[in-house]
Amino acid sequence: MEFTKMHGLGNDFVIVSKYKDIPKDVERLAIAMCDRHFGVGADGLVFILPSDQADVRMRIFNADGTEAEQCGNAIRCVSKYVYDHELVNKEKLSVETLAGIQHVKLHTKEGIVNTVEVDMGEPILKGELVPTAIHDPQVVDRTIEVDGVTFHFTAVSMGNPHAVIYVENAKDFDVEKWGPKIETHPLFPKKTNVEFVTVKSDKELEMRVWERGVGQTLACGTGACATGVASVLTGQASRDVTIHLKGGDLKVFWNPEDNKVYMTGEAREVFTGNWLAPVEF
Ligand SMILES: N[C@@H](CCC[C@H](N)C(=O)O)C(=O)O
Repeated sequence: MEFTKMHGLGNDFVIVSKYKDIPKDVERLAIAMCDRHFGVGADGLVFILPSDQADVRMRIFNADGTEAEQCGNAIRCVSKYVYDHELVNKEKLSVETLAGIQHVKLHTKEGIVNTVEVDMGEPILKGELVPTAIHDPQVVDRTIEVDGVTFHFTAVSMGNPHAVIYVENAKDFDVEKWGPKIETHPLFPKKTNVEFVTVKSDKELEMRVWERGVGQTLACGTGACATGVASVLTGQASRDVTIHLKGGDLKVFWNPEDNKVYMTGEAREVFTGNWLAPVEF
């Protein structure tokens, strides 16, 4: 099975594009391919599939084999891939995901994709829809107890769940210790991605992320969008921010006119290869 390795700010994916549907044992395949010692090594396995509602359809499986509803960095990679490989010959395209259809604008210069801008849709704030166990219209600056320590979190879904937590110094924060405990906390019935954020200014935020089904990653597109939204809701930043992640920067704009979140950043293709073990479709 041919694959391409891509990343968005170091959040890396194995991309498979030549099939009409996902393979039979996709959970096991995702675990095997994403393994950094015995496989290709990636945070997720992504399938680009035909769609009857959009230009292409994307399905994303985390490194632990679970399927995610949405992935911001993967949408940018998929959009660049289909343009570069001439599967879609236009700079404005649409990508169907489990969380809905996302509209994408490729910023190109002389046919080369520089950055990718994605309309990530409206954030979901109702507690039961994020989902959290708190069934309020918004879950903003609430407390969560973990091993006797109290954190404050804001819950935002960008199609997938996020808990945004402000800390004094995100750079030094022990993401590996607290991330998995919050990911699996009973407050989050479908588990959650967790962002640890430090506000640098009205326009700049520093973010580290613990991803559901993966672990600590270098960047998370939906996490950056959730952080942008949470920072407006908590009155700490403007609607137009730059988010500094371990793997690079993302621009996030929560538009007051249409209530949608726009994310802009890079996507890179790294190498192509052949997966030698048999895969059944
Ligand atoms: N890295 C992604 C999010 C991938 C899915 C996530 N781990 C989940 O389970 O929700 C992004 O860039 O948004």
